[in-house]
Amino acid sequence: MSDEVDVIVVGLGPGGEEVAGRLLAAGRTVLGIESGSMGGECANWGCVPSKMMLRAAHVLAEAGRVDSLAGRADVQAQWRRVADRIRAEVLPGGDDHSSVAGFEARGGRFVRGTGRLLGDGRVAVGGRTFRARRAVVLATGTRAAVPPVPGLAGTPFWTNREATHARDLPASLAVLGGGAVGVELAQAFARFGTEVTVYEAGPRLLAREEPEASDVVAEALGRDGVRVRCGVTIDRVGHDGSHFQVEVAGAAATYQRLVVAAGREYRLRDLGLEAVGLDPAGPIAVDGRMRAADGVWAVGDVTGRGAYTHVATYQAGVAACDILGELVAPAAYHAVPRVTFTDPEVGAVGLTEAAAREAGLAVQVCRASVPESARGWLHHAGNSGFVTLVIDADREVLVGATSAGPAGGEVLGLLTLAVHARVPASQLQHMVYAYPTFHRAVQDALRDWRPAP
Ligand SMILES: Cc1cc2nc3c(=O)[nH]c(=O)nc-3n(C[C@H](O)[C@H](O)[C@H](O)COP(=O)(O)OP(=O)(O)OC[C@H]3O[C@@H](n4cnc5c(N)ncnc54)[C@H](O)[C@@H]3O)c2cc1C
Ligand SMILES: NC(=O)c1ccc[n+]([C@@H]2O[C@H](COP(=O)([O-])OP(=O)(O)OC[C@H]3O[C@@H](n4cnc5c(N)ncnc54)[C@H](O)[C@@H]3O)[C@@H](O)[C@H]2O)c1
Repeated sequence: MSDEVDVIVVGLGPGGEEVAGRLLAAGRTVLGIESGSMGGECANWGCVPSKMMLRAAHVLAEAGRVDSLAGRADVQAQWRRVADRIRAEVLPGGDDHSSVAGFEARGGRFVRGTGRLLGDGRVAVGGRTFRARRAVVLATGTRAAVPPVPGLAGTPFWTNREATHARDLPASLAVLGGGAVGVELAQAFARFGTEVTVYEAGPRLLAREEPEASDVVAEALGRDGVRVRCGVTIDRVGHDGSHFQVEVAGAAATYQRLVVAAGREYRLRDLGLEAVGLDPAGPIAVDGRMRAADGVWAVGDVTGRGAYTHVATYQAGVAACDILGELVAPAAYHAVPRVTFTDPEVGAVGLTEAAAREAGLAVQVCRASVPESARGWLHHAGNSGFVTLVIDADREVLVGATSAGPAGGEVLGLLTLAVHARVPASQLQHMVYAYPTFHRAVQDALRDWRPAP
């Protein structure tokens, strides 16, 4: 078997899989190298199992709302049902055999191992060297970053990997970090009955989002019994063989489990980036066509343009076109959507108000409350949320938006299009919104908007 192919893809998470799939479909020979499991973090330990957990957790919460709307529901939560679903449907059989078989059936060549760049299109893996005639694509993603909290490294802490595959529900859980991973896991476990505390070093949860998003999620977690502690410095973490001790300002709290959700680090250290003139510290700087160096493209989390599956697959599409020699619009990031799948969901796109001001824009902000909207009022229990629109007053277009609420991530679709296509605020103000939908809150927000004098 020849050791030369058209394209070598290092890392087969969502980014690498998408590039490889497109190139295979176009008739190119593709070698995929994967050190762990095909599907990467998203399919195996990230988006997919965490959203299975949240789907089940939100059903429980919805059942809890029967009492205030429809009668009486006695619900017994069983974590085992979630754990069984994840075991059966995520890494079925305990490995990625079926994904690899699918890749090979499409004509892909698969090699299990850690790829290392040697320069000149060559990549070493498992004692062999392969060569790419056209392109090497780097898509090695990220792993959980472990913060330098004294004592933590020596304890049996979980990351998202163990948390999303937990067979048994912990009685108590400390969540270290209040970003998207932390709040999603906190709510999922709490709704099944785990006593959860979130420790966040910064002043608020979901620090990259609008402050009102942090408030809405903190309140929701509070209603689920989660203790949220923001602005804390953890002095020390210990483990006595059965429980964790978390020390803050001289006081220790005890938990059965502790999950680290404190951000991600690039998986670039052992990739041999120096051989192609790139910095292994990351992120990998890419141009609009995802080119990183001569003959080298990079996509996904490693590019530092938003650690989201949809960013990885979007970039993969751009890279594949460019590798195939097709004309492609350069990757644009002004309308990257993001959704935190708590209940209420927090969807956001583009710039927050603060980011827009920092960028020097003249900003107008329009707001609406979901409970005060027609649909929010009808919905009643579980209706918390809001819409915030950030408008560039000079161009009179939306540059950012947040929609939090029962369907916040779905309402975001409309707002993503508006930011992406730079739809004038006046157009959004005068279009017809179906009554009574959640997305009519966008119209509510724009009701009093006027162009800046
Ligand atoms: C708990 C959690 C929930 C998430 N939920 C969402 C969500 O709801 N929506 C969303 O959009 N995003 C979500 N994300 C983020 C999403 O998982 C990532 O953005 C996405 O997986 C990035 O894809 P990627 O292809 O860049 O990298 P990865 O998915 O990290 O895949 C990289 C692959 O490369 C392999 N690899 C690494 N180094 C080498 C090497 N040297 N040689 C060979 N192979 C190598 C790895 O084994 C891995 O399989 C979530 C993340 C987490 C942790
Ligand atoms: N629904 C989604 O799309 C989704 C879900 C989960 C993750 N993700 C992606 O994964 C990325 C990583 O998520 P994340 O939540 O791990 O990272 P994050 O960077 O979003 O949040 C980490 C948080 O941990 C805090 N932190 C760091 N060190 C700490 C310490 N010592 N003590 C207490 N708090 C500490 C930080 O202040 C920060 O608020 C996200 O940015 C997102 O791109 C997406």
